[in-house]
Amino acid sequence: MAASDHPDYAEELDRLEYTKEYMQRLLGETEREAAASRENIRRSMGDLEHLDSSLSYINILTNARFFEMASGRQEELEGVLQNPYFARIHFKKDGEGAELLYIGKTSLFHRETQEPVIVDWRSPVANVYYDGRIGDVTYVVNGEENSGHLFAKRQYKIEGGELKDIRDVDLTTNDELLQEALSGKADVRLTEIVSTIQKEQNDIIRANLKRPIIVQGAAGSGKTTIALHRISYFLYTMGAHFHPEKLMILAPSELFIGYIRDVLPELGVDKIRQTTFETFVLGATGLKLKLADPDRKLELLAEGSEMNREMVLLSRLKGSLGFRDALDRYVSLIERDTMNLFEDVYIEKFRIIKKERLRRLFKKEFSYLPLQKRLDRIAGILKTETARKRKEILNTLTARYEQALDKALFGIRDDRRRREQTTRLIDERDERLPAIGKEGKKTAAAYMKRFSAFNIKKLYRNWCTDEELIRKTAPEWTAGEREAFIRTSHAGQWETEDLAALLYLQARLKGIPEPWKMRAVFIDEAQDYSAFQLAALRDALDTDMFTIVGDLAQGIHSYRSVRDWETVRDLFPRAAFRTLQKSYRTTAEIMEAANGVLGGIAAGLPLVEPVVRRGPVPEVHWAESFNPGAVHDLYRAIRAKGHRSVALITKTSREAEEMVARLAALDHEVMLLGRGSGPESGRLLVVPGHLAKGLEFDAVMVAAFRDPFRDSELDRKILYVAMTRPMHELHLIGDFSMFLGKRSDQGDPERMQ
Ligand SMILES: Nc1ncnc2c1ncn2[C@@H]1O[C@H](COP(=O)(O)OP(=O)(O)OP(=O)(O)O)[C@@H](O)[C@H]1O
Repeated sequence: MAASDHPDYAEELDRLEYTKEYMQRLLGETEREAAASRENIRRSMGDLEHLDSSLSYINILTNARFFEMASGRQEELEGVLQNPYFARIHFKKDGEGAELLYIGKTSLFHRETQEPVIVDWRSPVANVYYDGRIGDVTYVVNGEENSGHLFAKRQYKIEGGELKDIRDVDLTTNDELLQEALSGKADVRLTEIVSTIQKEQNDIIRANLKRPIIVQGAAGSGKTTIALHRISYFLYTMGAHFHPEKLMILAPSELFIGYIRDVLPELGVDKIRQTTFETFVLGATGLKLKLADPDRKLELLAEGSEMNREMVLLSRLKGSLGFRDALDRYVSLIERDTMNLFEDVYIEKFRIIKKERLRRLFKKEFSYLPLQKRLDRIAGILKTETARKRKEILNTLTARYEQALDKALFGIRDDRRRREQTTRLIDERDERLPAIGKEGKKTAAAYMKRFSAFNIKKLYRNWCTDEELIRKTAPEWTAGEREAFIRTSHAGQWETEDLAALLYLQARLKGIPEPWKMRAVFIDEAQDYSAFQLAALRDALDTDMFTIVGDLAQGIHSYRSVRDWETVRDLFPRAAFRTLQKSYRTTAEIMEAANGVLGGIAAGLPLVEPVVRRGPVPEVHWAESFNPGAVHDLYRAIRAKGHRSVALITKTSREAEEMVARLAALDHEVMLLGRGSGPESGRLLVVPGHLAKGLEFDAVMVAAFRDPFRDSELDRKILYVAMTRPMHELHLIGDFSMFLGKRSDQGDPERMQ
């Protein structure tokens, strides 16, 4: 139905015009305000040179602030001018009159009347729009429950400032809109979904921000999207107490960060830290390490390499909470050794502070601080105490010398002896007091020299390679574990698995520097984290405001990561736990095929319920070897259907590289995606499965020859990840009969059942 057929079309058109006009007017005003502030700054700058500058300086600062606010507002308004709102609720709060509230990506109040022109989607009242129900509803404002009645919901499609569609929403139309949003073409980057957020997603976005939340969500259920919307909601709701710089999203790779980068500004969020665990740890510890390729082990496992068992064993060990406990014992030893270095503090022969007091400060009073910070505190105390005591000593000694001199002058009769005694006393005093004065000034600093700075890298390495220490701190390890651990640590290669330990030691020994001390953390692909990684993050940042989203079915790093959510829930006992079963990304046909692959894993992972959107059945193209010409033709055919983002997914990186080399000879449009690269639209993107995790494309071809998918848990998971990437079309090239239970005729494309 066209928008103009709706009975309220004229009224809605008026409303849109009114909103746009009002926004234009505001824009004009903000532009003028920005220009005035700029002019004021310019003038004050001129005045700086010849007048008393403090007033001009204040002027500049104030105007710079006004300018920033005006330009921020201007940007915000310009951003939504073409699409000021997407929905309306007819709502009556108890005790007040009914209102029509228009919901958009920002809020706008009429300057004179204070009436809301647009209500922000993150505002408390907008919750009733997402909550699903029509009728009596409740919503929470500042912790207090409000109730009211929702009469109706209406949605709009506004494009380029034009009203294209109006829909009154009951449950079915809601679904229709979602279907429409989902059938759109995938960009190479993620987008915001504010107009179609589903109830179960809304519950996660708005879940108590002060408590942790853990989400197990199926492939394509919107985990990444929801985590980003929760950040936007977080800043809207708690922005007064948190700088965006104190929020961090941890993503698996730079490639992934590139994929999500554009959504945050769309959601009105900037300046939050978007990084990988590796970069975060290196930043927070200030260490420069050459890390082994984080995916190398996975690749070796996928390639079926021999040295697997030990590698897996060590990775698992390093990710375990037992490893943390061993490090805790090591820190206790360092603490004890440090404590033993405390001795009584003297200035000359005067004892200033007893060692027991310093030890007590170190071990008890400051026990909540990292060791280095405790020493810093103690150094501060020593400094003030020695300054005070130095003065006292000098005063006492001066008085004592004076007394002694008096006694000599008036008590010794013999001239020669008296002279000798007074001269001796004066000489002694003139030498001793300045010496004490000098020594006293340096006492604190000289005393603290016995403590050498904690070198995290060295301390960790020493521990890893010292058999005696390992026996002492990790008594429960078997002889085999100990031997393998020490032997590989001697080799000196740093790997991702060491980072949790380095972060943990940094936190316990030195503390995390302020710029890295995040207050809220959002972890995507959390199934790839080990228990120790999560524990180290929580302890180092000293917060439990964590949003943790992941999918165990995609746990391709499970040789080193968590294998169940119980472990994570134990680490965050206050956490809410939610699941998302529905997949929004892909079609029922593709999901069914992917579920078939997942079903082969014994672990009993939850199968995914697709949001019923139909599409072509995945096609199997049986082939014995890689034929670049055929893939190229298939790619062209897919593009001809209007799909823009198309990926060719392999099992391993080496096969992806080989395929790119061979395809590049036929087509310039092919591109290899690596951890650090950014996907480009309109090219054939070749990527190994583990890097494609989290991304999505219009269409996907999965191909594996040199390194085919085998019937193992790991291979099934990688294949599952690959098969759940497309929104619309999936092609399997090679021999997939093992997973599909059917082998098609050679050469002919065959449809899967
Ligand atoms: N409520 C919704 N309305 C419209 N689109 C949605 C909605 N929820 C999710 N989507 C879309 O579904 C796709 C998958 O979302 P997202 O990538 O966030 O899922 P995910 O759970 O992180 O997936 P994966 O585990 O496979 O990485 C995206 O294109 C997203 O825009």
